Amino acid sequence: MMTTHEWLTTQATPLLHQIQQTAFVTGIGTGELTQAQRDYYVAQDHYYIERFTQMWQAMEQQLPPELVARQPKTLGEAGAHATLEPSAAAAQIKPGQHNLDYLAHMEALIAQGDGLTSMLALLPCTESYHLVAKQLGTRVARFQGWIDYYRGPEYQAMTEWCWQVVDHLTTQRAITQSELAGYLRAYEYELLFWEKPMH
Ligand SMILES: Cc1ncc(CO)c(N)n1
Repeated sequence: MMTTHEWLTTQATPLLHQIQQTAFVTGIGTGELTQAQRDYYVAQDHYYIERFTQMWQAMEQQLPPELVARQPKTLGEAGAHATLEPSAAAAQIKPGQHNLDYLAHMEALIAQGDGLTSMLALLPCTESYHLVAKQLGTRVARFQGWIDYYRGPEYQAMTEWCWQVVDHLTTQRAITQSELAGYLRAYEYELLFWEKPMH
């Protein structure tokens, strides 16, 4: 039988495939990304991660402490950004509307105060990066450090912890239609996040 998180992933598969085919993601694999594209992405993601970290902490408050206690540690994503070799120009780039909209989407769901709702809002972030990096695999590309961070054991353990939380909480109650919609909407924002640096 399929676990809940496996079922969720099947719902997101078309969007995940689109993400994997974006020019930015394939460019990480081939090493072909311009300085301007990498600067734009890193600037957006730097801003994103700062606000995401706050949301993550809010979500932890909503989860059973025994689940939170099992959460593995990760190194943080600054190292992954550094391997994309941003220039000083990145510091001048303002957060884009797609980025602000994505963050507002997650913040609105977290404000509802339910741990499962919140985890489903944040899951596309964690899970999609791991699945993207796993698919890129070992290319010994210029940006291999980025790939290795998100496919590596620590980030994988974090992703698996998220899946365990979803599978555990859904033994208590089913995922609602609006939670599924919130999860898929976050995936759409993930896709947009990859498309924007190429425009
Ligand atoms: C937009 C975005 N989604 C997911 C991750 C993974 O943490 C990230 N760094 N940025």
